[in-house]
Amino acid sequence: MSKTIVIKLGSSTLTLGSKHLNHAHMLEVVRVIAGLKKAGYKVVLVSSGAVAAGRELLGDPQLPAVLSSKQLLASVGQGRLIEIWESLFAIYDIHIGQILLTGADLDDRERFLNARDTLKALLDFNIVPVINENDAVCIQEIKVGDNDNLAAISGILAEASQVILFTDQKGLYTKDPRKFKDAKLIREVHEITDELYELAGGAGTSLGTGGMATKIKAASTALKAGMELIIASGAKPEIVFDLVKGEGEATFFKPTHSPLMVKKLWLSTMAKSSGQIFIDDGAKEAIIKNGASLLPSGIIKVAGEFYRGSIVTLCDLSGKKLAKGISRYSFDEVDRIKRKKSQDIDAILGFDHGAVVVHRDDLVVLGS
Ligand SMILES: Nc1ncnc2c1ncn2[C@@H]1O[C@H](COP(=O)(O)OP(=O)(O)O)[C@@H](O)[C@H]1O
Ligand SMILES: N[C@@H](CCC(=O)OP(=O)(O)O)C(=O)O
Repeated sequence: MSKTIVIKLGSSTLTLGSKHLNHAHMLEVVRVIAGLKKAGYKVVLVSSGAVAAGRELLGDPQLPAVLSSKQLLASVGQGRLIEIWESLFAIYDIHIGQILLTGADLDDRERFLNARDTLKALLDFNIVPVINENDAVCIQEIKVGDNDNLAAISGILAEASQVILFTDQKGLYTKDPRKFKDAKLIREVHEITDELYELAGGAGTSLGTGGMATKIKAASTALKAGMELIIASGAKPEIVFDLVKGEGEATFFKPTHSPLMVKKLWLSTMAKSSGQIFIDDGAKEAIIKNGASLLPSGIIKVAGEFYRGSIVTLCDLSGKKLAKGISRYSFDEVDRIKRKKSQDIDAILGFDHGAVVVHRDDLVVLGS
């Protein structure tokens, strides 16, 4: 089976540090993708640059620092961006398909599966999907927020084996290399720790979003999915031919655990929770250590309005989020059966959807 690779180009790579999209450099990327396709790989392109393209088209306008300005620029720029990609890929007789996503397309399971089907259909037809966040309609609440995480999610949707984040640095350094000359490149990471996040400073340019922090978060999602994530410099895109072999100067985040099933990946990284179930220490231990289901007896209280089939977050009494899962009972039903034995559910509610409130198959421990 051919391998699928996600390549994400940050604004910094698309502009090469200027205020304008660098068409010659974009063509270099296209040439490399054509080479990968020739070698049998399927490629998904996650392309930032809508805001940069909008800014360029409108002649770098002075706009107020509000979300609608960014939406305006993205709305103007996205069409231009995709037009450039289309004409460059056409040189190599490659068709592209645009997919614009928001968080709302991913936190709903139906829409998530729809996006997955579209992506799969494009790849099956040998078309290169070009993905970006639908910034023009994105309000804060429904944003994925940055294209690094969108790339990791696209990798899950496309069942990719590698996600390559091209940026303006060779990878993750021990500190921000723009500010510290003695910063050292980290070559390999196997585990995402809090200390790793502490190394990450903010974005390098005014067009970039998130800097290294969003890339580390994306790596954590990729590792859960069993995908390798690589942060590399996009200055010479042909480095890709080394990266796919595990070679080249870059930061490689390597998965060490077996991947979570797609349903659990969706639950842990995308699904929007409708309420909380607070559980006691016994239930916490059973779920985290033994991978058990949540029984009514371990439930102390509920918050929020959720229904049978809704996503809920399981928390300890301090409010720490422990796990996410699909509830088999509604919030008012859980409230009535909390602290009770499973055998008594029928007598209390007058019906029974089974002994557990959240089944282990529908539950994922956060941070796992
Ligand atoms: N520890 C670090 N290692 C590497 N780069 C870092 C680090 N901390 C902060 N950065 C900054 O992150 C920037 C890349 O992120 P960003 O500007 O969001 O790029 P992109 O547009 O490619 O996503 C770099 O230019 C660098 O200044
Ligand atoms: N969706 C936005 C880019 C968001 C983003 O994550 O930017 P970057 O950090 O440059 O990859 C755009 O097209 O301009």
